[in-house]
Amino acid sequence: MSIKQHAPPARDFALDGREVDLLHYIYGRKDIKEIRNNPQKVLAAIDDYHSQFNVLMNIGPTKGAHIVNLLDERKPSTMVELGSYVGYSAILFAEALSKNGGKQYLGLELNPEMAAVANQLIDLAGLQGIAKVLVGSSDDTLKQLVQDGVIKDIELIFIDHWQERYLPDLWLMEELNLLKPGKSVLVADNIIYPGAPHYLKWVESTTEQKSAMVEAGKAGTLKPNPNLIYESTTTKFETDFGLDAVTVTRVVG
Ligand SMILES: C[S@@+](CC[C@H](N)C(=O)[O-])C[C@H]1O[C@@H](n2cnc3c(N)ncnc32)[C@H](O)[C@@H]1O
Repeated sequence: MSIKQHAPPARDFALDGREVDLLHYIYGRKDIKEIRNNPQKVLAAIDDYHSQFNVLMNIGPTKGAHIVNLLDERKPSTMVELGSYVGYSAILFAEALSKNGGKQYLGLELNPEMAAVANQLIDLAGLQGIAKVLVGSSDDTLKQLVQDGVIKDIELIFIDHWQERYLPDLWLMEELNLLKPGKSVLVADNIIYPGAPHYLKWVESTTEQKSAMVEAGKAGTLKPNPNLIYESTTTKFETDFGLDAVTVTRVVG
């Protein structure tokens, strides 16, 4: 019997112990003192582990740079992320947010072991004053954050958890009235691999097409807002896992 009797089962290339091994690797490095309080060096150390030992499902430098450009353009005060894993994107984006005068980076992570690794690396990077990963399912945590008045709307959200959750969580954000025309921007990763076709269809549909989907009962008990107008741009990238794409969706009306 596995000693991990309460943890979710390992997936291909993830959740098999490599994420804690990453911590041992980084804290065991000879240059740990230089890494401390240096976000770029923490990211480089994670990249080293990924290329030399075990692959990690991080956003990585190429797609990451594309999103940092967007952050530089939008300069959000708060950014939310769905799915933090070991904290790579949280460190990359929280540093960019901070440089642009932003105040808060909130990561929502289902797996407490991953959240612990992420918060440890955020602390190592010296970003604990701005970034925090909260444990729980994205939908429960989003509702709680709204109820507690922590977030009133979405400025920039990075959607990078399991792909079957992308559309239900977008519908929830619409239901909670978090998406504001001229203000909210959604960034979704892994649009080609593993792919998020239902999400992509929704953000690319007209208000009439979306209304028809809601009338056909596609959203179940959720209450989406089909009247929001989205403009989406999908950019393709070659990654370590093959061809992938990131979709940026601006709420324009
Ligand atoms: C692809 S990884 C995130 C990678 C990370 N954003 C990065 O680029 O460094 C996906 C993560 O989403 C988490 N996740 C899956 N379903 C979730 C949910 N419903 N709520 C919150 N996190 C979830 C998984 O546990 C996993 O750690």
